[in-house]
Amino acid sequence: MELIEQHTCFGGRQEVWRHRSGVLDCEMRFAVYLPPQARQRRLPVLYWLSGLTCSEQNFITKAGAQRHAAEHGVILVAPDTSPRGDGVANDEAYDLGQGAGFYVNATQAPWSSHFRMYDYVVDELPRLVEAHFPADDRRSISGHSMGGHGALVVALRNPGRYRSASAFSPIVAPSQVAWGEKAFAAYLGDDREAWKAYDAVELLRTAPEKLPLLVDQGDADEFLESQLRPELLRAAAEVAGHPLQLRMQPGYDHSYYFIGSFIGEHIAHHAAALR
Ligand SMILES: N[C@@H](CCC(=O)N[C@@H](CSC=O)C(=O)NCC(=O)O)C(=O)O
Repeated sequence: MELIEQHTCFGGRQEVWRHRSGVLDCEMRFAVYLPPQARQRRLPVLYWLSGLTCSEQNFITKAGAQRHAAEHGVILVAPDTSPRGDGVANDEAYDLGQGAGFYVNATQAPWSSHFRMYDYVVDELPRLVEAHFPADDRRSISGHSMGGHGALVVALRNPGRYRSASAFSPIVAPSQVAWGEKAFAAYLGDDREAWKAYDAVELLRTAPEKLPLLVDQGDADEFLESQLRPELLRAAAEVAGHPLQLRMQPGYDHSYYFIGSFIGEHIAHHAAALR
């Protein structure tokens, strides 16, 4: 592991690390914010999954999350959104390939050799974080758009592993919208049965753990009706009796201005569950 960035921030440290990922078979970067309390004791971790086109940088430079993490004594970890590098498959489009890993384990060539973001987020990254930083095994997860999809899927598939889950503007039903159909066909193949393991609306129907979900969605989001479709999550939650707080936020779009406006409430929500 190599430290490639460090900044003092709200009395703690914002760091960026580079490491060799065995799961992804490439070098990866992730950001970690260590609040001031981390100098005294081990702390819980909130994992943040970013959206299409993002790296580990977008969340740490745009969301304003560090102030709230310092207040609540929560470590923030934000990985990159895909494997990267010259030897890693890519596509010219912004919504496939590098920067668009969709938090799945790809089964199809040419993606399957590196694109295993699901295993990276669920297993390899937490193992690394809990071994190298003053972190304990209390975990929560959140994310935005493609990362909101990732956060919901990871939480729903791993009962007992996360204390809380939330999302901003998530792609709730990737099997039913263009972003998800394109990515899942490429990464997972044409058999839609295989897609269900990575679709929050599908997973929620049979989720063994009723982990309450907090979702914020701007009603002026340019992707609301074409790609996000939060009403599908609401309907599935009602049928399954799954606790969901879906808040439609008037006037907000898909940007980090929206995330910055509500990230404090999400971190407070996670901090309460992590206590
Ligand atoms: N380039 C595309 C859309 C790119 C975009 O809006 N990316 C979002 C996430 S969208 C879903 O995962 C994002 O977080 N961008 C980074 C940022 O810092 O804002 C287009 O222009 O349509």
